[in-house]
Amino acid sequence: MNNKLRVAIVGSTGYGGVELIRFLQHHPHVEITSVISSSSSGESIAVGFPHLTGVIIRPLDGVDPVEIAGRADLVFTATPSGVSAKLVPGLLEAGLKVIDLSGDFRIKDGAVYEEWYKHPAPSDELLQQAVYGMCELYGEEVKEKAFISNPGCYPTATLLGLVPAVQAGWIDPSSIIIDAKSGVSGAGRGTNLAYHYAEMNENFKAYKLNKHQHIPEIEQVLGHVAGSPVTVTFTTQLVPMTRGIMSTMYASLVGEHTDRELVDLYRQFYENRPFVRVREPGIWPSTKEVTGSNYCDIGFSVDPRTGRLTIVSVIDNLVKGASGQAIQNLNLMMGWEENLGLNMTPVYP
Ligand SMILES: NC(=O)C1=CN([C@@H]2O[C@H](COP(=O)(O)OP(=O)(O)OC[C@H]3O[C@@H](n4cnc5c(N)ncnc54)[C@H](OP(=O)(O)O)[C@@H]3O)[C@@H](O)[C@H]2O)C=CC1
Ligand SMILES: CC(=O)N[C@@H](CCC(=O)OP(=O)(O)O)C(=O)O
Repeated sequence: MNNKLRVAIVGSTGYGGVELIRFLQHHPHVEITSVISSSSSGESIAVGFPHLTGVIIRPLDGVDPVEIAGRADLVFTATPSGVSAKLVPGLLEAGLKVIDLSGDFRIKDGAVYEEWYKHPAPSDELLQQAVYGMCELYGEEVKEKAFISNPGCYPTATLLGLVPAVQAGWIDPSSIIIDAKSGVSGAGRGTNLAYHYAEMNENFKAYKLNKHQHIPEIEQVLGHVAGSPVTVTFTTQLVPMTRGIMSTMYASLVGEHTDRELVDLYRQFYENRPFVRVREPGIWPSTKEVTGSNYCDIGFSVDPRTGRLTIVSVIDNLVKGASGQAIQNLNLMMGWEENLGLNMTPVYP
């Protein structure tokens, strides 16, 4: 007898989608019953992704909410911003549970969403219905809900690195500067000149300075935690690697705190959370130490000369920054162990 949860993936032919397949194939309570494509339905997914030969046998299905609801109980939408906003209402109406990986439902103020994403905002009702699924902060709210908005990749690394210190009042929120770097898979699979090998190899490229769509997402959560509006300086850079985000954050300390005290504060905050690992003082994380896994690793350095704190936080953008976190949300929604299907040791070297 098969009583597994039936799961469909829209956007299964993108980087987030194929990463969902990699993890869900090993999930003990899940069966992938439909992989969906708007451009290649009827084809085998192995045509475009030979590494999935023999893994997914069923051909790609088309994007029809009623048909999806006939095959699945829950759907992941790993679709571009703007596309999810149009697609998700029909999926919810068809009775499906939805975990959306795009930025479309994360910003709770529709006017702010339109300012940063340049697409028409979803309805206010849907924006309020979507739970912002950062499991370590809002895990209790995710439980038993039907519609989750999965956090962005940069906000995941950044917020997990900042929130405990902001909540404790140990740093001045108005002093926060975030210097973040991402591998190119963060931009998705769609071709664009900026991501060609000759453009990116042996190159570091700053982009969207002070205009990045993740700024309001980060500020929304920090404002919530701090209890008053927070604005941040946020710099994003492409670096010549495939996966990984390193977010390096700087802030002025309030009072005197040592590296040891910070480690203890963060370990207490993330006690019993399986995917945040806080480093001993003087041991800072690197992206390779989390590649292919759902871990977020965090390290600190207090500079007593300046009174400033540096926080370094790393994730794999496709796992903790997207598909792994989405499965973590699935586990919490369904009342399962948070780490089911996600106990992958990082790929090293
Ligand atoms: N890459 C990353 O590190 C992260 C990505 N995200 C977000 O996750 C989402 C997916 O990202 P990613 O996988 O990288 O993106 P990709 O560009 O790699 O894939 C997106 C997929 O969406 C599908 N798609 C495009 N238009 C439509 C449509 N109208 N209807 C249905 N499906 C459509 C396409 O497949 P097809 O043509 O076969 O339908 C495509 O393969 C995005 O919103 C992204 O911002 C979030 C965090 C991190
Ligand atoms: C390297 C790179 O280009 N990364 C993307 C992150 C995409 C993402 O996560 O965007 P959503 O908020 O729409 O989900 C970017 O900076 O826009």
